[in-house]
Amino acid sequence: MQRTRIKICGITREEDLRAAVSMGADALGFVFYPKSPRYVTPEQAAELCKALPPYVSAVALFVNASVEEVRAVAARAPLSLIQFHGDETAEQCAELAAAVQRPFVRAFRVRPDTTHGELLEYERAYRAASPWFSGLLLDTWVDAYGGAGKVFDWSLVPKELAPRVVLSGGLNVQNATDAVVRVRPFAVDVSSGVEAQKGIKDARRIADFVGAVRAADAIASSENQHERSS
Ligand SMILES: O=C(O)c1ccccc1N[C@@H]1O[C@H](COP(=O)(O)O)[C@@H](O)[C@H]1O
Repeated sequence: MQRTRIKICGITREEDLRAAVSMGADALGFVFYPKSPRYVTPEQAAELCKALPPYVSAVALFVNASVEEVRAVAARAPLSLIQFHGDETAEQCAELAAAVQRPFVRAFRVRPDTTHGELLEYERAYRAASPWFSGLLLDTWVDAYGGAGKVFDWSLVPKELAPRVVLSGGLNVQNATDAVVRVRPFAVDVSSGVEAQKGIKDARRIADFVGAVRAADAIASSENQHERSS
């Protein structure tokens, strides 16, 4: 059975980190964007990461950060992946990732008029630009950089891209099963949908969210079996 990977983003407290890990999150996100209500300093992230068990990834989220800022984080906290969520170009992402020798995920904020061709070309350009490129994350276009809790039209995700993308943007326990069954992404990323308030996660919502994604995995698996046998 295909297991959709789950990232819980915007961790600011150790109890939230422990709750996400105990419920089976594959990755935890730390936001190094000072304007975010979920911002953590490199030192806070390093302290939080001490509670991370093996095989759970720590992801560093940046918005238009300088190479010095990215280096400062990489030098202090044991981060396995970078998420670029600002206006960085493919060349800038390539340079920043190479500077700290870490793979990266590139966020693309989907607009109502985004086309399949545009997304496929965007991914191709990033793949060509850097060996550190790990995949695309699709979020919703809003007048802010992210963490806004807004959903985009999932039919805008090309079928051939879906198995490699991280789906995000307004996911929560109510829509996660539908999102995963319809898009079948490689992974999902959630922040505000599992919060009690901005920057403070809710253990019950994390558990319910993980349950909703696993329910979708079971549906997708039985649909696959049905397709194979008919
Ligand atoms: O979480 C933030 O504060 C944040 C700030 C700046 C850029 C991205 C941010 N979070 C990312 O936004 C998406 C969607 O989040 P949500 O689930 O809709 O709240 C997600 O990928 C977060 O990693």
